[in-house]
Amino acid sequence: MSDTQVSEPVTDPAVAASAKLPVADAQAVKAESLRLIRHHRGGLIRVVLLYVGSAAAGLVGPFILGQVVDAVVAGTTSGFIAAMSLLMLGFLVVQAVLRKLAVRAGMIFGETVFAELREDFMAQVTSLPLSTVEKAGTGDLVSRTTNDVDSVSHTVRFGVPQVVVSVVTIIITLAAAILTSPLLSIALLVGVPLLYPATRWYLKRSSAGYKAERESYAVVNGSITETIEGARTVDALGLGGLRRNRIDEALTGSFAAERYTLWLRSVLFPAADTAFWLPVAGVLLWGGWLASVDLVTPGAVATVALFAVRLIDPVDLLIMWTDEIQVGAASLARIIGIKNVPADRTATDVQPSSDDITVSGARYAYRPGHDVLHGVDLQLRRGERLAMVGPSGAGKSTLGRLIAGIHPPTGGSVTVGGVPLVDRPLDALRREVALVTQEHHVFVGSLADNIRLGKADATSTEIEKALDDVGALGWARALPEGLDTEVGSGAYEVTPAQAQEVALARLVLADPHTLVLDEATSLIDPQAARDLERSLSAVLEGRTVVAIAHRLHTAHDADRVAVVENGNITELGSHDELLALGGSYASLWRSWRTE
Ligand SMILES: Nc1ncnc2c1ncn2[C@@H]1O[C@H](COP(=O)(O)OP(=O)(O)OP(=O)(O)O)[C@@H](O)[C@H]1O
Repeated sequence: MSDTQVSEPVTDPAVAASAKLPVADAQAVKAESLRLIRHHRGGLIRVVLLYVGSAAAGLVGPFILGQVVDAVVAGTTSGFIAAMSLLMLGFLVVQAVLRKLAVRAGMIFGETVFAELREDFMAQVTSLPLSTVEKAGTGDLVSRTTNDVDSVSHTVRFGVPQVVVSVVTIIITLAAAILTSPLLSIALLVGVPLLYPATRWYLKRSSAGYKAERESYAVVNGSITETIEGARTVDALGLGGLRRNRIDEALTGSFAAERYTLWLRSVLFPAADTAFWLPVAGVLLWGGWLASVDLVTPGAVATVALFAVRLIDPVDLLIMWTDEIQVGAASLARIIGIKNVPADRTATDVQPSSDDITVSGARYAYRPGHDVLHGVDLQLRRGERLAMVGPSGAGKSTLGRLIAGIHPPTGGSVTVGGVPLVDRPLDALRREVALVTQEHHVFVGSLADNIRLGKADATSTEIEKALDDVGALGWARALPEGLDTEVGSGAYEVTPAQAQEVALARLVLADPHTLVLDEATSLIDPQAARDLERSLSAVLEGRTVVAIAHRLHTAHDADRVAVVENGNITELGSHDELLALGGSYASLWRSWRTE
């Protein structure tokens, strides 16, 4: 046990840290733990029975030793002592075999429970609403999927079996001591007045302390990953000092949180260490006196004193694991807290009657009470190209995300063939409408696997055709291992333009009837933009397209133009119609032409 002494920190970091994603409360953690235990009851019973057998076999040693002491006091033969020694040896072997089986069963139990927990967690994380993931930032989620999962894994794999073995050993040892001599066993309790309040004091504070510790790791993770992800911006704007300060602040918070829990341990551990040896001394003193007045035999004193020594390890393990289990429980609260994120949609199996997308009375608020769309109506015509124009912050991207089914509207509806987009199962929805942004992530894996994300069962011929459609087959084949080349972070780095073509090839495979383009070509150089536009027009062919236009020539070429102002569509018609109307679009167009 650690005996590091530190002074009480000034602030309780439990109050200082806060999580963005929900954290489950103690009751939910208890309910989830009980559910897991019930679900894996068979495995747990096997572990307990094997440990009971092993602990019982281990107690025979001190009992026989007591018998030998009494026999020696009464006068015995060396044959008796040899027989008893052989018997003890036999039970030691039984104990070792049962213990090995118990450890194995415990490991299997831990791995099975943890596998279920991890699978559930991954399923929940991957189906979190996109808006929640965007709001929460990467740090918290990354910390939950790494630190917290590691900590729960450690607790479930090692902690639960250790707690089981400790509890079983303590109960059986106490029972055996009472059977040997109830009067003598009273001395086993002398450590309790010290151990009980110290443990209680500790447990009252440790849960919040460990929770804050975990949360502070999330803050550290967040500040570091943000700095790495934005390294170019940090460098370009000379934000190094600011970022260093932010990381320093996060580390200071984490240091305070760790210092707090260390302080808790530094109070508990010395108290516990003292409390362990008190019963041994108590049994010897109390037993010595009882034996001197013939109330117990010297053999019984020897047996119970040995039992008192045998209690030290399991009680120590139990306290140590109570400590670790607090850490595990804090992590489990953060893992199952993900379940408390309300779903932003419930899929139904109602089939759309057509490919027509209708927006009626759609409202949207990122924060309750602050609508950024105020009852938008729009009927998309099949196969048309509609350009959305308007001032910055007017709500074009938000409307685009509603039309792509990314966000459910907070009022009104957005439907495909009469069915709300958000009622469609996600995999079906992505074959109907897709959002194309300038963010094109290339995942670690082969190029072919990256394209296959658009359609899981695509054949190699389909993948090659998709690449060919977007004009990317040439460079893809020229890669060191062709389409099997590993790409993504740490592997072959494709250029931003190639990454966009990969994204477009995915779209070709997914084959949605409607596309929402948001700033798809604005960040790359003009030559690359022209190449991409060629690829894009192949992808757009035959589909309904909503383009959020930043350059007015997109609007000029579109079938219809929607002018978005202050969260509403204020003008809707062809380029010529809107020019003739002489409203906002006409003045935008005139000012753009004269620039
Ligand atoms: N994730 C978000 N959280 C909170 N508010 C947001 C978020 N995204 C956008 N907004 C707000 O919603 C409003 C509409 O933004 P939106 O991005 O839809 O406008 P836009 O017309 O696409 O602008 P731009 O052309 O600059 O992209 C703005 O006031 C913006 O500040």
